[in-house]
Amino acid sequence: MSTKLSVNINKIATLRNSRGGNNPDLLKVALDAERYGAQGITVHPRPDERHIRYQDVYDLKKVLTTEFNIEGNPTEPRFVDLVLSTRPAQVTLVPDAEGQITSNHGWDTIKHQDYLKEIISEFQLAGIRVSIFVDPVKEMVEAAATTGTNRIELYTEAYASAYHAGKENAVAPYIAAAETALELNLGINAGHDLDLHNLHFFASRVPGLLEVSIGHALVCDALVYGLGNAIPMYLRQLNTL
Ligand SMILES: CC(=O)[C@@H](O)[C@H](O)COP(=O)(O)O
Ligand SMILES: NCC(=O)COP(=O)(O)O
Repeated sequence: MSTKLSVNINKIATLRNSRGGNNPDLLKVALDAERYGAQGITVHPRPDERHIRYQDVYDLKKVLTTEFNIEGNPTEPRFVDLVLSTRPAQVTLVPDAEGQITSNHGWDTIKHQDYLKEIISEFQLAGIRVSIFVDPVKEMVEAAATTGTNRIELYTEAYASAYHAGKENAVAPYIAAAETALELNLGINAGHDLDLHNLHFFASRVPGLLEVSIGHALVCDALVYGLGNAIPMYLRQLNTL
């Protein structure tokens, strides 16, 4: 089984928005990313539209040929409408508060179980695969399974920040969470702060990893190596090149 790479283009939109024009051209970068081997494109439109704008999502849906993954908080009615009207391959539900700098925690799948069940079935009825963002905690993964979600996305910030101090300890909770998920027939994605240093070890140790979404580090690497080199470098870490 190989792990797919979904390239998160939020930071391309951040750069574009900083000058108000269309440079860099988000659609062109997304299409280039696909051409260079990305197996999916991820966006996380936030309520303040500080990077990805809602209109970008409509525009991207028309041109992408790989898996389109839209991340966001479904407690925003505007987000739910956006996803239902663009029908991406996957929606990833993330419990971010408005104005949060970046994602910093997974769902409490016990507390929000009924809510998640309801919203997940709404997306699934529209033919959209659902993934929910969770911390690598056994109880959260177990309760995720009862929501009916197709997949979980393991929030990897804790892994990334502990990697250099000791990679075995850093990855251990993720292996355990993935084993629980596999027993419960949940698909497994992962993301946040994965990079060229920590990706290979994570993907080689976490069983059943279907997809990683990577943005910040990959865009930083693209500044140095070029997008056409950076994407194959990430694919090599996943053994897909
Ligand atoms: C859901 C997740 O893990 C995030 O990493 C997110 O997509 C990044 O969002 P920002 O680009 O706004 O930090
Ligand atoms: N879901 C994680 C994601 O899309 C990208 O996170 P990051 O690589 O920008 O930290």
